[in-house]
Amino acid sequence: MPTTDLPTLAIVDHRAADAPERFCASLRETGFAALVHTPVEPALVQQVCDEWLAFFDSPAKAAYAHDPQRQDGWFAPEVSETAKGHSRKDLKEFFHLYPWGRYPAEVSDAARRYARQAEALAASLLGWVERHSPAEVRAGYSEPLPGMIDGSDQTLLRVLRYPPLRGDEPADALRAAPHEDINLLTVLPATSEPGLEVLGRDGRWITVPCAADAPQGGLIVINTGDMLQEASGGHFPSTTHRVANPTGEAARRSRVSLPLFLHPRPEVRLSARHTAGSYLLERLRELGLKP
Ligand SMILES: O=C(O)CCC(=O)C(=O)O
Ligand SMILES: [Fe+2]
Repeated sequence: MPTTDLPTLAIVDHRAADAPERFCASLRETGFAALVHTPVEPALVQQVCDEWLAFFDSPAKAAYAHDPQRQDGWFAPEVSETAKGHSRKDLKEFFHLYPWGRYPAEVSDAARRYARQAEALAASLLGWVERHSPAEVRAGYSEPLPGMIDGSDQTLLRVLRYPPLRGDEPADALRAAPHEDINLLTVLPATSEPGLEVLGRDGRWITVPCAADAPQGGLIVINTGDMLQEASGGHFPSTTHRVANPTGEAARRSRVSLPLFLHPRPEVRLSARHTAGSYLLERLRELGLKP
């Protein structure tokens, strides 16, 4: 059952013969899709969440303060993002894991293994998107979509922790203010705490299913980022989403989430105006994450 009475997204079984078609239709319609029974192991996702929650609760994280140039490491709540067009910082802290970047000694290699599984899934889903792009859209891709990430070292796993609310947060501060993702596709396993919402075409917020909505299948949410929107000339829209603040009992709990942002090699041409590298730089500056 959906957790609120807002509309929700259809859940697509990754193993079904018509999954590629239904997945791409959902991306096209809402910018989001929800998949169950993917090769990403639910137990591994849970292990990563548990280990990293303990890490965020420990003082050890301070040794990994983020590097503004390289963008890896721990982003404390005080330096966390301010969404484009907003003035309040989000109520979150996070750790950026790149294949070449710092990795805390305090956790196991589970997050690395999860990142590999999520990246493999994303690569195969890009193949679905390529095959379900109309010929005129496909003709605009500078190379086949799965090729754009071949050999890329830009793909990023963000381990995110939204702390319990203390009650003294600024009234207009959200766990994650409305924003669009920068990359091609985002892989986001649904975890136990709800809150993720996507803006529908009619201006209403749509509840993205959370783990409780698909207890068996290891629900994975996928969304389109701005780079795929740019490369497809808007055929696949990158839609606005946010993480709403919980109320009641849930406000006392942390929420951990593990978005993997699939990025092309920097020199890949997305459109006449942008390579992946030039696009990323522009966006990181807007987010206040890069000088
Ligand atoms: O935590 C979530 O569910 C969403 C996170 C998100 O949208 C982001 O980090 O870009
Ligand atoms: Fe996002």
